Amino acid sequence: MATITALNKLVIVGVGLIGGSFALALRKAGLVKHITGVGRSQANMQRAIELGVIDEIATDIASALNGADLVFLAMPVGQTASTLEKIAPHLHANTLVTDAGSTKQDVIAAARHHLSMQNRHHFVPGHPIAGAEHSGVQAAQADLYAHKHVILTPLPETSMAAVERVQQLWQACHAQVSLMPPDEHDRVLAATSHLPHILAFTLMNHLNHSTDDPESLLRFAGSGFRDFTRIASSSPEMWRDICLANREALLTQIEAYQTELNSLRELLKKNDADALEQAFSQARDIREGWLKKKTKD
Ligand SMILES: NC(=O)c1ccc[n+]([C@@H]2O[C@H](COP(=O)([O-])OP(=O)(O)OC[C@H]3O[C@@H](n4cnc5c(N)ncnc54)[C@H](O)[C@@H]3O)[C@@H](O)[C@H]2O)c1
Ligand SMILES: O=C(O)C(=O)C[C@]1(C(=O)O)C=C[C@@H](O)C=C1
Repeated sequence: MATITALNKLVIVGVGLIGGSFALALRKAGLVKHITGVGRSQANMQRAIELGVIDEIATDIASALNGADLVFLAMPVGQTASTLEKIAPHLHANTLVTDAGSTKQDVIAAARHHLSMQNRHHFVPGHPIAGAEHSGVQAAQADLYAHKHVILTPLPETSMAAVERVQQLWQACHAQVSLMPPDEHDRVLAATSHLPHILAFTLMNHLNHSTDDPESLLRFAGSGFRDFTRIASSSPEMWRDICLANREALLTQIEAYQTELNSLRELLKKNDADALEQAFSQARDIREGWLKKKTKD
C-alpha cells in the first residue's frame, strides 16, 4: 500500500462518538499532527481535551480553519446547513471537507447552497456504517471503524484526488470504503438503519402506552427484548434530524412495513400455522444468508 501523508491539522466539528472516534483512529494510525475541535457544549469539549481526543478547543471559526488540511463534520445532520454557512467564508481553497452524516441528499443540498464551486471540488460527503447507541466524546473508540463499511457519495464536481485522499484516511482507520449515488444511499439506509430505529423507538413507546404500569411489564423482559430495543437508547436529536432529512424514503419504508405487519396479523387471525411457519422460516433464512455473507466480506 502507498504511504499516506499525515494531516498537519484536522478540524472536527461535533466532537462526539463519531468525530471523536475518527480523531482517535487517525491518531492511532499516526496520521494526524494536530486536532482542533469545534463544539456546542463546553463540558463535552473539555472532556475531549482530557481524553486526548483533541489538542485544542476552537475559539473562533476563522482561526480554527486556518491551515486546516481536513474538516470533518460530525454533528447532527440538521446542523449541516448552518455549519457550512459559518465555515464557508473562512475555508481555504484547498482544505478538504468531509462529513459523517447518516443521510446524504440533504447534506449535498446544503453544500451546493453554501459552498463555492472551488470548495465543492474538495467536498467529499461520507457516512460510516458504524456507531453505537451511546453519544458524546466519552463513547469514542479508536477501533469503531475497523472492518466496517464507509460509503462516500461524491458530487459530480468533487475531484478524484479529494475522494482518494478521504478514502485513504478511512482505510487507515481499517474501514472498507464504497462509492454510491446519494439517492441510492438514502433509500438503502432508510430500509436497514432508519426503519429499524423507528421500530425500536415505537416499540418502547407502545409498551409504555399499552399499560398503566409499564414497569411491571418490563420487569421480566429478557435478552431478546434488550437486543431488539438497544438502538432505542440512541440520541433523540440525531434521530429527529435523520428522520426529517430522509422523510420520503422513510415514509415509503414505514408504509411497506405496515403492509407486512398487516399480512402477518391476517395469518394469525386465520390460525394459519403453516403460513406463519413459512413466513418465519423465510425471515430466518434471509438473516442467516446475510450473516454468512457478512463474515465472508
Ligand atoms: N451514532 C451513530 O451510530 C452514527 C453512525 C454514523 C453516522 N452518524 C452521524 O454522525 C453524526 C454525529 O453523530 P454522533 O453519534 O457522534 O453524535 P454525538 O451526539 O455523539 O456527537 C455530536 C456532537 O456534535 C455537537 N454539536 C451539535 N451541534 C453542533 C454544532 N452546531 N456545532 C458544533 N458541534 C455541534 C454535540 O454537542 C455533540 O458533541 C450525526 O450526523 C449522525 O447522523 C452517527
Ligand atoms: O450500532 C448502532 O447503534 C447504530 O445504530 C449504528 C448505525 C446503524 O443503524 O447501523 C446508526 C446510524 C448510522 O448512520 C450508522 C450506523
